Amino acid sequence: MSVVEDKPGKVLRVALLGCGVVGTQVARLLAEQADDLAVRTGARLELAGIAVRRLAHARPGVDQALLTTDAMALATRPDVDVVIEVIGGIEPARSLILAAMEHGKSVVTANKALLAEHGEQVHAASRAFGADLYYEAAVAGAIPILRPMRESLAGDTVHRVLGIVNGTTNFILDRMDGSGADFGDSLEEAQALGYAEADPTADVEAFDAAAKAAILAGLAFHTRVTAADVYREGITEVTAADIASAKTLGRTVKLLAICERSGDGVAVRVHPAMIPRSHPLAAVGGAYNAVFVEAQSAGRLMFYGAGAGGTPTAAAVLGDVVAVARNRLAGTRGPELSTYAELPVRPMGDTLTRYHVSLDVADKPGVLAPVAEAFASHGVSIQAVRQTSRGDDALLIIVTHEARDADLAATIAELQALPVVRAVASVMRVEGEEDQS
Ligand SMILES: NC(=O)c1ccc[n+]([C@@H]2O[C@H](COP(=O)([O-])OP(=O)(O)OC[C@H]3O[C@@H](n4cnc5c(N)ncnc54)[C@H](O)[C@@H]3O)[C@@H](O)[C@H]2O)c1
Ligand SMILES: N[C@@H](CCO)C(=O)O
Ligand code: NA
Repeated sequence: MSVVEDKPGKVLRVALLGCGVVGTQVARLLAEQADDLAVRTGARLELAGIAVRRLAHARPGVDQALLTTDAMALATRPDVDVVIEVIGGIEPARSLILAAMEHGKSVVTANKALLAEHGEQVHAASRAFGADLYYEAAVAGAIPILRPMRESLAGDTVHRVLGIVNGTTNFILDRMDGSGADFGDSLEEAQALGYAEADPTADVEAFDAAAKAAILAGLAFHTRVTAADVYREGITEVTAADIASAKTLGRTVKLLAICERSGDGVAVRVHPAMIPRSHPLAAVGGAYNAVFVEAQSAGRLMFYGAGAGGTPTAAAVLGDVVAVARNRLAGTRGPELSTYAELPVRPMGDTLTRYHVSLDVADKPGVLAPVAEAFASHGVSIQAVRQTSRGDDALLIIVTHEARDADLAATIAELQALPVVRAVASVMRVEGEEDQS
């Protein structure tokens, strides 16, 4: 007896919008795992149609008869129950998702850009129309992180989320750390291996990570956070000298998404940072992602795995499809996004950070005093100083205690103007150490 004979009759019709890297794998897995999915869900998940941009494009294994170029008609068709949006970008994805919900469909999407920019509108529509909206694939691909935040940690208080949420930049930084290569060569390698896109801007300038940080922060702190609220610095300015300087002090450079409570509000930022090699996130190599969550009662939790790629991302999409399908069959829907805390998002300048600074200075008397004075005059306390002589020159590496980011930045500006400082060789924030929670 086939396993599905236990659940005869019930069918849920699924519309797939977009058949690119992720969509192709969603279509494949829906077909290959149809019997198991039917038993787990309680109904067969039948592909009703696939919206594509070009019908002629070769898609091995995809039934041509299902293809249409009219995504709106498919998303609103009366016989469709669940809509999967894997087109990406703002439009037409937003209009399609809104229309699908208005027509009573449950929606699953992988679209971080849309959720980080227009999350409020999309969630409002989900509430207004009583439609499920799930998007596990939007942050850290296959890694289950949004549902754990939204459901498993709903009884706890999250203090901080620290994550590597972009695989392309992690691959590039990992290469730079391993081989001493510069950013340009490592980016070319990432492109040759298919990690980085031809236009790598969204990844290397950290727009992708900032969108994910906004989504994570919103869930962590029950507060509305958009991409525009996120302080963002990419990795294009990270040099081989930064990596070498980090190594000197047993650190490595990672692009971190950091969401934390700050004063009476929250701070959300994405930037490269030096972390100790002993930190769990330092061991996240290649294109992998990891998210470290610190919560009041649960303590420290780490989520690790594949943050990108067609099949891993499709796995997260299918998990959501099963969830919304089960909800539909049970006549219920998943939890709404909660934003009751309404905490203000604090500006970056007020955020407490630590800096690692390396300076090329003359190796002669009277150099340390003006350097130390520059820090002191901005109320920045120095944690460690290390000097290496190089002939007439010295390399001075200074690590600070926590201070307001604006005061640290003002200190750097003052150091740059000091006659004893020949060059500011490297400036980078430091994270994940003892005097930071
Ligand atoms: N690729 C990944 O590893 C990954 C990981 C996590 C999340 N995501 C997200 O998944 C989504 C899809 O990503 P992807 O990598 O599959 O992108 P992709 O560019 O490979 O696929 C998108 C597809 O949508 C099609 N499309 C564009 N406009 C359309 C329209 N109007 N109607 C129908 N089809 C249209 C494009 O032709 C393309 O085939 C994005 O939101 C992305 O951020 C991707
Ligand atoms: N481009 C992203 C994958 C999709 O989120 C990354 O490199 O992690
Ligand atoms: Na995920």
